[in-house]
Amino acid sequence: MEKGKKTYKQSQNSCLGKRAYPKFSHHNKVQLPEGVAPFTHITRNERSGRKQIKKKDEDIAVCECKLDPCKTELACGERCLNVLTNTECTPGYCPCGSYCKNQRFQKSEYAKTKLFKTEGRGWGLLADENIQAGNFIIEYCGEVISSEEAKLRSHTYEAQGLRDAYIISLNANYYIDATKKGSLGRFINHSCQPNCETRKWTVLGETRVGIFATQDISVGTELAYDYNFEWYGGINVRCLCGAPNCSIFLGAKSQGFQEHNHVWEDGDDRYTVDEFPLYDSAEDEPLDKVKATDSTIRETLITLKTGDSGLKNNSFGYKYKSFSGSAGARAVDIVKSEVKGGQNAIAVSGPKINDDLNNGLVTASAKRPAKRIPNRKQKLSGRKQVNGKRVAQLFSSKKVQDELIRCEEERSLAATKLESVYDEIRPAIEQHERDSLDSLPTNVAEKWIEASCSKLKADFDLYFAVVKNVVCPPPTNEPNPDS
Ligand SMILES: C[S@@+](CC[C@H](N)C(=O)[O-])C[C@H]1O[C@@H](n2cnc3c(N)ncnc32)[C@H](O)[C@@H]1O
Repeated sequence: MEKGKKTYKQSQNSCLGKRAYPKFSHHNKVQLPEGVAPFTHITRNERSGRKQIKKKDEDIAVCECKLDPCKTELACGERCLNVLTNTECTPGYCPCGSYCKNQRFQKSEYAKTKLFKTEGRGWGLLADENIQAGNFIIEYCGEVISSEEAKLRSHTYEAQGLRDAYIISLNANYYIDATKKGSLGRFINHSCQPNCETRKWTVLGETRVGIFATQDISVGTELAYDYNFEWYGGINVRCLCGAPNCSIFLGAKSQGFQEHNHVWEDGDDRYTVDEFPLYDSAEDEPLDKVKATDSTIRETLITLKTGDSGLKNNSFGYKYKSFSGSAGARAVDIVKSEVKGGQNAIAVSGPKINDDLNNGLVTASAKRPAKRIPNRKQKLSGRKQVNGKRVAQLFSSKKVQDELIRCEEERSLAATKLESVYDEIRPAIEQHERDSLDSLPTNVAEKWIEASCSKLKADFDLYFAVVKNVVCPPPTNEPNPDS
C-alpha cells in the first residue's frame, strides 16, 4: 500500500461523466413508527469536545486500485488493499476518485431496513430488501465515551428504569452509547443464531463499527447479531431469541456483563428468572444460583473470584446486607438493591470495590482485563523484586558478590530507562487512546519493546547469576583480594 500519495487527478475518459461528492448530513431525518421512544438520529459518531483528527499525508493509506473507466462499478472492490484491511479510502487520495466504492461509512451507504415491533424484545430492525452475505448493512452510531463514562451512564440508565441497553464497546477504552443519539443500528436485537455481525473499520483514522450480513438475508427477515463481546451494561436480560443454542442471557460473555451486577424485574419475561443459573462469563463456571424470593428485595449470593485486583483471598461470598470474607471484606461495600413492585425503577445493586483497591469501579467479576501500557508504571514500581545487592551479601565469595552487585546495577539502570521511556511515550499512548485507535505507532511500540526487553534481560542475568552461584559455587580457595 502506498503511503503519502498526493491527490489523484482523474484521467479524462469518455466512459466517465462528471461527478461531485454528495454532501451528507450527519443528522438525517428518519421516519419513526409511532411508539418508538424519541432519540436523535445521527449517521456519524459524536465525540464530545474532540475535533476530527486530520491525518498527515504520509499516514493516509492509499490503495493501488486502477480505475477501469468502463467498469466503474468495480472501483475499490473486494481486492482493494484498503478493503482487505478494513480501512475506508480517503476522498481526494483514492486512485478511483469519486467512483471509489470503499467509502460506505462515510457516505452512509446503508441497506434498506425497517423498524418493526417484536414480541417481547421491544423494537427490532428487519431487512427491507434482499441483502447479500458480506454486505454492509448499517453503522452502529452513537456518542463515543470513555469506559468510566460508560459505567456511569449505564448505572444512571438503570436507575432511570431504561430497559433497553444501547452501549457497545468500541475498543478497550471506549464505548459507543446510542441511547440518546444513534443510527437505526441501535434497534438491531441480539440472537444466539445471528444473521449479521459487527465489524470494526478504520474511517479517516477513526475506528467505527458497522453491521454486516454474515449470510444472505431475504427481505422481511429480522436482522440480529450476537451481542457477546460488544454489549455493555444494562441489567441482565433473559434472551428471547428462541435459538436452540440460546445462551440464556444477553451478552453473557461480554466484558460489560462480567463487570456488572444485575437484578431482574417482575412482570416482564425478559427479567423473570426462575431457576436459571448465572454463569461467570470470565471462566464459564456456574456460580451460585440467583434467587428471587421477595418482590421488593432480592437476595443474591454470588461468589466473587479475585484476579489481580489486589485482594489476597481468592474468593468470598456475600449477600445483600451481609457478607463473609476476610481480606476482601474490608473493601467491599454492599449496595442495596430495591426493585419497586409494579414500577420499572431499579436501583443498581452490587458489590462496590473501594477506590484504593479498584479505582472505585463497580464490578461483579474481579477478573480484570489485561493491563495496557499506561498502567505499566504502577505495576513496575509496585512489584516485589529480588534485590541483587542484598542477595550478594548471602554469598561469602567476593567474586560472586561483585558479580551480583554488577547485575543489580545493570538491572536498576534498565528499570530507570524503562520508566523514562514510559514517560516519553505516554503522551503518544494517551493520544491514541483518546482517538480510539487500537494500535500504537510503530516507533512508540518499538521503543517500549526495546526498553522492556533490556529490563527483562537484566532481570534474567541477575537471576541466572544467583542460580548459577548456588548450583555451582566457585571454589572456596579463591585468593582473598584484600590480603
Ligand atoms: C440495542 S437495543 C435493541 C433495540 C430494542 N429492542 C429497542 O426496542 O430499542 C438492546 C435491547 O433490546 C432488548 N433485546 C435485544 N435482543 C433481545 C433478545 N434476544 N431477547 C430479549 N431482549 C432483547 C434488550 O432489552 C436489550 O437491552
